[in-house]
Amino acid sequence: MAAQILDGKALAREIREGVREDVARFQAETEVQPGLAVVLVGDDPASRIYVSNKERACQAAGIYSEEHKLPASTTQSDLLDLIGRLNRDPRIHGILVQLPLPDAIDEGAVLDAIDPAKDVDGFHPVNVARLVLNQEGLRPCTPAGILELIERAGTPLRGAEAVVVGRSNIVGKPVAMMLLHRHATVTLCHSRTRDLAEVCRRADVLVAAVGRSEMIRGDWIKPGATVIDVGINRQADGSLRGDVAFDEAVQVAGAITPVPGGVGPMTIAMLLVNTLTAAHRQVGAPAAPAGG
Ligand SMILES: Nc1nc(=O)c2c([nH]1)NC[C@@H]1CN(c3ccc(C(=O)N[C@@H](CCC(=O)O)C(=O)O)cc3)C=[N+]21
Ligand SMILES: [Mg+2]
Repeated sequence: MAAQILDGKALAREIREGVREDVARFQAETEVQPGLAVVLVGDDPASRIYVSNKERACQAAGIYSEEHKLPASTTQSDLLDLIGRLNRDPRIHGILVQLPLPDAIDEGAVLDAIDPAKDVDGFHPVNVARLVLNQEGLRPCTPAGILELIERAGTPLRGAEAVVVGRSNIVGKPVAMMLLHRHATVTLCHSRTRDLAEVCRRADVLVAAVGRSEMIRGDWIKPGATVIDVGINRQADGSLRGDVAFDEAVQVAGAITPVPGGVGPMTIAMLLVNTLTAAHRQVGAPAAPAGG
């Protein structure tokens, strides 16, 4: 029997509609419109598409958004100045600096400069620490979207074997931590992992975030497993392929995300959720007591 297809596009649409309603209520109560600033350095065409998708999603949800497009020649100090201004701007509750940045710019220094309260990507070290400690903070969007998809699949995580392939800071590491907090037994694999196919075959939940087209084959998948494909590998003909050989995997898995239409749209939906959450926390914080 073929797997259930986890329709990320449809789930993302539901979540964005919920955000739209919550934004309207928040704005009615506080007279504040949540605002997101997206910073794009250089003119990578793929990045431009994501940025315009984010902007459209904000508009539809009633979130104010502004785009800062800087030339590839932008210096680190100019970028840090812009981040400083956005940190102080009361209209802006969320700041996203599109990655990767040009080689001449130190990515860590830039992420460090973002106010953790406005860090809707969840990449600032303070938010990374809050994730590891399971404290309230802002969670990275793609991992948060993955957890929503797994929940929608009805896959139990408590005691389950979860295998994550790929150890990036933006997907592999944070999603592993989130699965751990849901009481899964987590194995985090990477390019040096021995017998990768064998490790994957143990997985009740398999998250593929390697960036290599169709690397995960059908016979690497445990029958009935939930398979989450984070890959967005652009082919020469312009089409997208996942990290999972979908046609093979769909025959074996219990549930699987397609590419496109799986994780990608969820990333954008969770960005809107994070922007609203950030606005709530910034506006909703009780005033400091006088004389305190
Ligand atoms: N600071 C930062 N935060 C990010 O979240 C971030 C980033 N930098 N740099 C680039 C990656 C990539 N990313 C995607 C978002 C949506 C889709 C998406 O909507 N994908 C559609 C297809 C889009 C298409 O057709 O190209 C889908 O999978 O169905 C894909 C990729 C966010 N990223
Ligand atoms: Mg980099």
